[in-house]
Amino acid sequence: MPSDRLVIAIDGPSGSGKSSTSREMARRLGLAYLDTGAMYRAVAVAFLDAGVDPADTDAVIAATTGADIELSLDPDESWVRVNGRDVTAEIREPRTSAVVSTVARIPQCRADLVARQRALMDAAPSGVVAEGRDITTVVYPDADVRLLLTASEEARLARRGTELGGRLSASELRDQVLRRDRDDSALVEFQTAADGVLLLDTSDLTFDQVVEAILTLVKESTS
Ligand SMILES: Nc1ncnc2c1ncn2[C@@H]1O[C@H](COP(=O)(O)OP(=O)(O)OP(=O)(O)O)[C@@H](O)[C@H]1O
Ligand SMILES: Nc1ccn([C@H]2C[C@H](O)[C@@H](COP(=O)(O)O)O2)c(=O)n1
Repeated sequence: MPSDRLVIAIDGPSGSGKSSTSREMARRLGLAYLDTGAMYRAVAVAFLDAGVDPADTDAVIAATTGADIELSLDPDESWVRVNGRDVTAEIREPRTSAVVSTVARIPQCRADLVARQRALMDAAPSGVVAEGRDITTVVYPDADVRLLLTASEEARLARRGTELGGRLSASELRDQVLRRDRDDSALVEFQTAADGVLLLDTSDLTFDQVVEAILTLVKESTS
């Protein structure tokens, strides 16, 4: 990797604040922003569109490897297309969140998406902030800065609840945050930091405090 590029890898469980803080970091540092979860979500929409049964692993693999995924790497512009269709809003809907772990739990799907993610990261001219579950460990273990964001279950549930404006019941919320984390942990570890990965517990920090803390960690790690 040329030394004039900066690659920041951020992992963490659902609701830890990865997407919002990574996007802001990318803005502040003039880097691209890659939301790898959006790619898993786009595949979930593609297999729902195709009427694929989530229990049919071969069909989910075929839907993944055959999916044409396009997404914005501009932190100020958010859009995702799959197979030519704009799915920016649909990937965030509860019905997508309910099935997306199906993709995350199939090794062939992960391998396909990991290769695409690396290619996107390598192509970002100034560098990139990429976030997900396995960026620090699998997708880009050579990143200049590797960070695991955590937060207590209570904080994560409260944040997602606020974000969804109280539209979900307590049990639906637990399904979207805690059950999903359990299922997503089948093949990757994102609750404890791997060797060399920095850890930041955001439970008691405001959004601005988290951004400032990460900027400080980036400065310390790269100076
Ligand atoms: N430190 C914080 N304090 C309070 N709210 C926060 C904080 N960080 C992020 N948030 C808010 O919490 C919600 C979840 O954050 P975000 O979507 O960034 O999490 P995430 O880790 O990317 O979750 P997921 O993996 O499920 O997409 C958002 O509404 C975001 O604005
Ligand atoms: N690197 C990644 C990114 C995401 N996933 C899976 C796990 C999540 O349930 C789903 C959606 O991610 P989110 O938008 O909630 O960050 O995608 C993964 O396994 N690895």
